[in-house]
Amino acid sequence: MNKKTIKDVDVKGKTVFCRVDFNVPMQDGKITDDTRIRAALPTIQYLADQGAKVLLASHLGRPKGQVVEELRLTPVAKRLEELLGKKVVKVDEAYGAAVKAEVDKLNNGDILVLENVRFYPGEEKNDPELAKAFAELADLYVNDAFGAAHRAHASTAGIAEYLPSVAGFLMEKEINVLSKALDNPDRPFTAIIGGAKVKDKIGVIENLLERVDNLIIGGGLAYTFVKALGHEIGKSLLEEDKIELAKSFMERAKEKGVRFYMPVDVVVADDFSNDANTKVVDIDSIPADWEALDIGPKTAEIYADVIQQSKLVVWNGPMGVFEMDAFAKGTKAVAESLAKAEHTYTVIGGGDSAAAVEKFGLVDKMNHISTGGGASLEFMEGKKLPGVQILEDK
Ligand SMILES: Nc1ncnc2c1ncn2[C@@H]1O[C@H](COP(=O)(O)OP(=O)(O)OP(=O)(O)O)[C@@H](O)[C@H]1O
Ligand SMILES: O=C(O)[C@H](O)COP(=O)(O)O
Repeated sequence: MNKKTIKDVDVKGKTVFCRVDFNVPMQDGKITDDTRIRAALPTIQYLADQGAKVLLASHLGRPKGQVVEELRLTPVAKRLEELLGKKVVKVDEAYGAAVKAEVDKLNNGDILVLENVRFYPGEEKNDPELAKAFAELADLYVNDAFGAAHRAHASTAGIAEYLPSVAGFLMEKEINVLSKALDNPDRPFTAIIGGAKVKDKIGVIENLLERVDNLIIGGGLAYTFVKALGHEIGKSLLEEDKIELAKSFMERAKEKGVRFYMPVDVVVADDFSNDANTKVVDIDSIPADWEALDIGPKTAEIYADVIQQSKLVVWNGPMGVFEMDAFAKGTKAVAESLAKAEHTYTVIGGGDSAAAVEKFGLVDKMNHISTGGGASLEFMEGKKLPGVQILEDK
């Protein structure tokens, strides 16, 4: 990464406005997965150890510029306190005189969590006044919120106009891993693209077709490709208006010498439900009244072989409706193949693929699981992320 990091500046005695992505899943006021908080610990700990006064800013959910009680960052601050084993101060606002008074009380090494930045309408509008108000609290801006780096908001981008701005360790690691994959991949390089819709993956397929050796397709989006090949797909997901695009992707793959893998068999169901009747059929035999909700065992085996022979695999999007056990086998098989492939560097795009790896208990077996869903997708599309762009060059 050609951006300055916290290692390039002296933080001792400085007040640091550190943007993190503490947008964690919550249920009934409890955090159900604290991965994102843990992922920010190296930066937080380093800043505190170096004698900075650390202000942590994050969004949680989408409160749309209003105070939503359930979206306060109080439980997150508590969890952080447990993980760090040291006191963390939490304030109920994110800027202003009352917050400044609390900041003034901090000693070097102290940590303070600001309130949800999306309680303010100016955050998502990237309002310069709000960005300035955030900046007035601190001497230095650190962006460690890779998961929100695709958003040009006041706390992820605007603030950098008013303070020296550098990356945290998580941001650095995410960018380094993903850039290496795109710009200088170990080969064979395989991308596995699944998920629900072609529409959401157009950019990423386009960009990866220029770079990979193998492209594996799965999930709901596969059936538009299957249809493009002339097979009947019953009630499986279809984006009629993307059939021509799917064809053109397959043609481009051929021209580029990219091996394009699609399901050869699938699990079909007579209902979108875990209790549906199911059977495994070949890809050219999907019954008219049934829908394909997972890849089949023959397909999983082929995909496993490709994974095994790859030096680098990037995976984005599940192979089937993995939330229902009846249709989780294909996604599980891919996750297990990645876990087993000892000579393969595995990068899991955030979002649902990361959730699947978590569900199957294989987190420790992957080389890199991105903390960003939308952010990693946009990065893999080749887009510039505003939250990275605004940081100072080395
Ligand atoms: N064959 C299928 N039919 C219908 N839905 C499917 C099928 N295969 C996968 N899905 C659904 O696709 C959804 C995931 O799609 P999405 O495009 O959101 O994935 P993702 O890119 O991993 O997600 P994120 O945007 O969170 O990163 C899952 O909820 C899954 O149930
Ligand atoms: O969960 C995420 O992908 C990030 O925290 C960004 O959240 P957003 O999609 O609400 O901007």
